[in-house]
Amino acid sequence: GHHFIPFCIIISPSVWHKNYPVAQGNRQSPIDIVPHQALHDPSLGPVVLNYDQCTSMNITNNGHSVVVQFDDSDDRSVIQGGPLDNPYRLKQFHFHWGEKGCHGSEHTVAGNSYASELHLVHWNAVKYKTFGEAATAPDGLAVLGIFLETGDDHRWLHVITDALYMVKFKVSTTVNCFNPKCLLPSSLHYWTYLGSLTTPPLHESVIWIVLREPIIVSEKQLGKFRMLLFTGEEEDQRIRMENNFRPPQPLKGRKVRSSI
Ligand SMILES: Cc1ccn(O)c(=O)c1
Ligand SMILES: [Zn+2]
Repeated sequence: GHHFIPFCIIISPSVWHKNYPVAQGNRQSPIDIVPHQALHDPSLGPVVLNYDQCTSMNITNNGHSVVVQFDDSDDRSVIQGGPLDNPYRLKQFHFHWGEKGCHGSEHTVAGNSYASELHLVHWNAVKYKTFGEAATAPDGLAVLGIFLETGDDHRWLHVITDALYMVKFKVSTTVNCFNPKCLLPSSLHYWTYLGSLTTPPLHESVIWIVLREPIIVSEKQLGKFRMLLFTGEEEDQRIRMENNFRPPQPLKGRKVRSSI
């Protein structure tokens, strides 16, 4: 038969360290959050999200997740407060999910994982000129992590999940005026710790803010994420995009602080 050379080689997290030695570094993400071992820090104020609704630009299947990208040319959409010393600009949000049930989140809570995890990625435009520069600095990025649990339909997530069929393959399509504030849970209680990107290059540049309260989405909505493909339209092999989550990494002495 003809020789098939897959364009899409899925590299498993356990071998990332070969090309990215920092994978075995001292502030890697995600981690298992143990609530009773987290330090309540009264000096931690509330996280404040000032998202302008019309900075969203497109939704893209980038071959390892589905990403909604934002216009980060000014401070219209920022996160501030909490553990952050200044406002961080919203750049994109994306999801991590499993192939079924309650596995798919990156962070776990007392050993329990959720069905999915939403990451809102922000960068420190006060101290750094570009996202790329910020992504390699220890205080360059701030990622807000939100757990997704299955239950009823999430009325606003529909805007995203109803568009996923358009980005089944590695393509992009426009999205306008989507305000991610509609994806927040009611409580902004959070845990925070110093960590990293959870995909290569795994830079140790992220101040993590993980919300305790999950948002509820339906199994049907989650199923639409699993319909996405890692592969492009031109490829013979179709590989479903699922299990795009990194397992928890060693804490290496880090302290997790909690708000409220
Ligand atoms: C910048 C970046 C890239 C990948 N992931 O998973 C993140 O959470 C953040
Ligand atoms: Zn992520």
